Amino acid sequence: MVHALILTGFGINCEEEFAAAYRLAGAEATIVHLNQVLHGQVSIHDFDILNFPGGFSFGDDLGSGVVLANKLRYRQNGPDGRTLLDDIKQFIADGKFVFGICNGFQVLVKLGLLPNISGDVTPEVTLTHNASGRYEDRWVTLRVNPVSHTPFLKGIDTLEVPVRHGEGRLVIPDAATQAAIESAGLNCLTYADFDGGPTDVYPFNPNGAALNCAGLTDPTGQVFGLMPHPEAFLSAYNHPDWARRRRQNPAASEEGDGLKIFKNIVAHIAQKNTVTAPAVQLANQN
Ligand SMILES: NC(=O)CC[C@H](N)C(=O)O
Repeated sequence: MVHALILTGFGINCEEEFAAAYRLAGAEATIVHLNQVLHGQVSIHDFDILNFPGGFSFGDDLGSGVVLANKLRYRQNGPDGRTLLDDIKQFIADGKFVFGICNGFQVLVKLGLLPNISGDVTPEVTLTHNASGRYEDRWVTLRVNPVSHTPFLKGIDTLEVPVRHGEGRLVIPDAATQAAIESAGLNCLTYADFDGGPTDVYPFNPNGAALNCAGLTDPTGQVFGLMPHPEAFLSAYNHPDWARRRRQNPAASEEGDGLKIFKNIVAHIAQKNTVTAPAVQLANQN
């Protein structure tokens, strides 16, 4: 069984949908208040994948995701001065996975876990106020970058998902950082137009993001985040146009596009665990 830990608290508000997505994908999902992790009652190391849901953590004060990211980076969780970021670094080094959606993506970016080109977890890019100057709540089409190799997006070309955010515009500070992101395919998801090609035209690109980027992965492919909400499109009936689509194609799948991402990562971890489990058992016997 794949075990997903979903954090909540401090204004996070999409944890139930996140958990539903994992359960539909066949994993066990546990929702835990961040304080339970910070106070040592729950260890992230007992899980396969750590998840940061969307919402308005700390009321978006100081910028979306900033306060939560600082809590993970600076709050010392014991006499040894260890922070949750130290644990997350270890978690990733152990080959495990981290997933952030919307506000969760903002946390991973402000923390420096995405894109983490340098590998030393310092912030390299940022997410800020939408170019439209307002909160955007609409459906978008995303295109998967064929150069990207993250298991989260395996076998997906395009998907439709809703966005709902005020601070989703990716800003890349310099040409060298942009080149590094592009050459490694870390810009794994772009906003696309009707023809499926990347676009900077509003509202297809709802926020004016650099590289028309809707999502990033780190160089290992284990850390993934995106502004849109795949956990809000788990059933075909979540789509605003479901009735017409069903009339046109009554045999179409009743699954929403967003579920594919969860099925992908759950299947990947399940397969990885079956391959590594015998080796671990053997090591424990010796
Ligand atoms: N839906 C969300 O997670 C919103 C993210 C963030 N609070 C913003 O408005 O940008």
